[in-house]
Amino acid sequence: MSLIPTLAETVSRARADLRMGLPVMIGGHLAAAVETLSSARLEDMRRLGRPVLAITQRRAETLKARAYDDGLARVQVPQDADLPWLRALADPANDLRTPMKGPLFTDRDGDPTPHMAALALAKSAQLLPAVLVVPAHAPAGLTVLAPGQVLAQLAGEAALAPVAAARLPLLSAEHSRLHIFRPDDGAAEHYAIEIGDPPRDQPVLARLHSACFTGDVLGSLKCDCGPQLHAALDAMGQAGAGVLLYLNQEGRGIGLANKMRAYDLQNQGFDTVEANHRLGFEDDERDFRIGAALLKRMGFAQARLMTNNPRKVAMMENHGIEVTQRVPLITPRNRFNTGYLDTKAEKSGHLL
Ligand SMILES: Nc1nc2c(ncn2[C@@H]2O[C@H](COP(=O)(O)OP(=O)(O)OP(=O)(O)O)[C@@H](O)[C@H]2O)c(=O)[nH]1
Ligand SMILES: [Zn+2]
Repeated sequence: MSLIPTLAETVSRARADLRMGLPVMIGGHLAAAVETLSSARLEDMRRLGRPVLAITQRRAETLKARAYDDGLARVQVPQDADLPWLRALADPANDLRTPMKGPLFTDRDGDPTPHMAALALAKSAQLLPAVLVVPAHAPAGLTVLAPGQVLAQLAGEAALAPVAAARLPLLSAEHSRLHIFRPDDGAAEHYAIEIGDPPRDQPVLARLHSACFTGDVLGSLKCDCGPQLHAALDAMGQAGAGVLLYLNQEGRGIGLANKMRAYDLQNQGFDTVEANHRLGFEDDERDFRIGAALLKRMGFAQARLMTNNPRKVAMMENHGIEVTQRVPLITPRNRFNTGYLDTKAEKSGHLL
């Protein structure tokens, strides 16, 4: 029956539910993102069973909570814990001002897969990875999923379909086209800027650019994204051909709201990697398979990739695009971005 939602559609719906503050049912458990949970819903969930707060191992390390499962800690929620208590565990903004939240006790027994699936879903919704989980029967109207299904769907690769394309003269190159691609999993669209008419049977000068609202649009001095974007387009314009993929993976995949949380932590003295970890994220949550898939979709098999990030080269090679050359993309330093660039070189292996 084609009118019944597919797994991809149900997961997409669940993502939207969490963002709105609505719990979803995962493997016989109610799961609600702490970031969007209301106190009324917290009370109702608490009445149904024993609540556990699922956080990532990264966040657990900062909170000194034991993580017994791979990448996950299941924190026991005390009887008197209220919404501010949950929020303080979810959000590191006030960690330094109010360091003592514990002692925190964590679960070791029982099946952790509903909690793992709930965290993966919160991350994919670009919410803080902190989810209240309560064993319960499904109240009517909530989205219902099996944990294995959620994990498999989120680990899978979305199919990207071309939606629209048009000629778009640019300052860097008058002969350019903008292509829009839409994934079939309800996630963000991605763009390809095709400069000139790059021959499909030769290595294309290519750049995988991850969205950076602050750098690309506002001209932020904290990172190198804006200058890199324009340097790449200029180089393609000068070469007469190239493809810049503009991937909507703001903040290395954590979303703009979380990136601003990370910036706030950076203002408290943490570097870009530490800030991501304190929020409960990995250093880099991007899915680089999308870049390879888009280039293949556009008919390319080989690229001269403009990047300083060896991981991008490796990911392209592992997903069917041969990188015949890595073209460095070095942009000027200033007093606001120099620490960020040093951290990228020291901790993320960038060749700067
Ligand atoms: N989480 C987080 N994301 C950031 C920070 N600064 C910049 N970003 C994001 O980092 C991404 C930068 O991506 P890219 O420039 O494509 O990638 P890169 O890994 O630096 O590699 P190359 O530029 O290709 O060498 C963008 O999505 C930015 O929004 C930060 O401090 N924290
Ligand atoms: Zn940036």
